[in-house]
Amino acid sequence: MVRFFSYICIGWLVLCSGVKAEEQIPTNELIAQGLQVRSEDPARMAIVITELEARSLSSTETYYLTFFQGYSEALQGNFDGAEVTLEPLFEQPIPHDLKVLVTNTLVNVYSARGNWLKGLETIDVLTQLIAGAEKTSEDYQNALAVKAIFYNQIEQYKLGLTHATELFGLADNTRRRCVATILMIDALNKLNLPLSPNTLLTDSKAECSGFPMLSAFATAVRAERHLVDGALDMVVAILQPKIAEFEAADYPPLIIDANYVLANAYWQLEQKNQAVALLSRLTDFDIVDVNKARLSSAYQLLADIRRAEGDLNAAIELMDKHAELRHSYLNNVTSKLMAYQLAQQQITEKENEIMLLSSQNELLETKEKLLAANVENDRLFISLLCFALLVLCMFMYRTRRNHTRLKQLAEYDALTGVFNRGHFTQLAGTALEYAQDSKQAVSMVLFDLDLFKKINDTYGHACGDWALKQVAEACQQVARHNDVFARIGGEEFCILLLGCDCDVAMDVAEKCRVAIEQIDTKPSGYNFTIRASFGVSDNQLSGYKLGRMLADADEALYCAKSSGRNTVSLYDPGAEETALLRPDGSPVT
Ligand SMILES: Nc1nc2c(ncn2[C@@H]2O[C@H](COP(=O)(O)OP(=O)(O)OP(=O)(O)O)[C@@H](O)[C@H]2O)c(=O)[nH]1
Repeated sequence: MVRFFSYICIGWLVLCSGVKAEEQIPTNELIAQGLQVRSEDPARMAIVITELEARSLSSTETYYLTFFQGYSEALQGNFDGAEVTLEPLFEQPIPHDLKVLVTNTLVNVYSARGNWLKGLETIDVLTQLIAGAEKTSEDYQNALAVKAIFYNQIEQYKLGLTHATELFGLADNTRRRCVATILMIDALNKLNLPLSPNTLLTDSKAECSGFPMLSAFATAVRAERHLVDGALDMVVAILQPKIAEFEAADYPPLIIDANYVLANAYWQLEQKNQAVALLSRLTDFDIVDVNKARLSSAYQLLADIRRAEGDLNAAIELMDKHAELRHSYLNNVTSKLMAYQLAQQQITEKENEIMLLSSQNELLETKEKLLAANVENDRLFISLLCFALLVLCMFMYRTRRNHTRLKQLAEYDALTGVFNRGHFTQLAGTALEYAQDSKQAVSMVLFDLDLFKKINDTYGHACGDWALKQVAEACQQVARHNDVFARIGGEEFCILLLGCDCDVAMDVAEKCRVAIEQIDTKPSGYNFTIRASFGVSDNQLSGYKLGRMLADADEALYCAKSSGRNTVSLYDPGAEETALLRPDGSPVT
């Protein structure tokens, strides 16, 4: 029965659709034709091969030709040749579809040669090749059939049944469904399991009716099923009419199986002669490796019959034959089992390797995620830091602005923008101390606007404010950068001149007086003249005390006011009268 499935495979491949013979067709069409007819029309296949051999081919076309050659060798039973032809294709960059076809064929070749380990390894390659294939695809379903046949051959019937059952559920053409039913029934027979689905027997008959050779195999497995179930009459009813047909088909495995199953039924039905006739036919066959199990059973059955007849010599001879075959068969079974276990071990090792790789992969992914999380955290931290810095900067800016504002308010006069009295007192005190320590000259110009009340009263307070601003601006132009200029009263200003004696101060005062008098008041909307009176003193006259110098400058200012205003007066500590200067600069007598 084992060889049986090699024939099923070949028979299944042989039963495909028709061929179109065209002359001078393009090479690619010729290859397509070869792929179509390879399994169904060996004669046409031979023509295709000859035609291709005569053409100059690209490397890919040559790969197809090589495949056709190897495939034909396998079909003709030259499995050694097929192996030598097909194996080198694996080293070449052949198209994926062709690789699947080569792999399928090699699995059959290896099993036919009893090279179970290579067969199993190639099954593994096949599984990887079709890993991405759709279940509805031809590649996937053909691979299922090849695997189911192979597993049944190495007597891994549970695996064979699993693949055949999947094929039965998926197959959308009758040929594949036929093959699936045959493989399922055979595996269930060997596993001594009930039929599932229970319509399998009728299904196999219906699905295989269009394919004579497959139909013959289906009949054989159905009959064996009835033998397993003890339905001996059914075995006879099914097989007896087919024996002649099987003989004519000249398929030894089929004849051996059918004859043994029918003989077994006849013997149990006590129809000894029919059983003996069928079994005797089997002794004509050469001992073929794959038929050893069935033939050994046939010899045992025949020996039982001879012993029952009392022909002990014949029985012993037959039992010797049975033992020889049985021994050989068991060796074969052992080698299959060893190959299977070895392949399983290799697969387990591969799976472990894959598991290791995937766990390493997971570790890498976790590391990557951790890294990404760290980057995210860093980003968050930097954002927070930036935000904190921004808040800090804003806080510092606002504090600084407030501080500047407060400083402005504390040190400057809001109307004119020059120093206020408080700040002037502080700065002037420090400047005088410094001048005293460094023995530098220092002088003071104190001035007060003339009749300012009248300006306010005549043109309004706003106009008075405008005039005060213009005065401050004009005198600031005259004063130096390091002079301390301040508004120390309503319409009273003071300039402390560091490093200057009273001569320079008198000059500065006069320039200020002229600058004030020249202020153009038209922009205020009115036309009037601003004037001021000046009092001057210095360290020579008043010493370095601010209070003293202010008082002396004020006294000089008083003199200026008294002498008619709009003039500059120098403090004179020795004289009863203060020296006066008229607006034109001439002394007052
Ligand atoms: N518009 C304005 N007027 C001010 C300000 N501070 C003081 N004054 C006014 O300045 C005037 C000073 O008047 P007085 O002290 O009588 O002196 P005067 O009119 O300038 O006369 P003499 O000093 O004697 O020449 C007052 O009317 C104050 O109200 C101010 O900030 N703005």
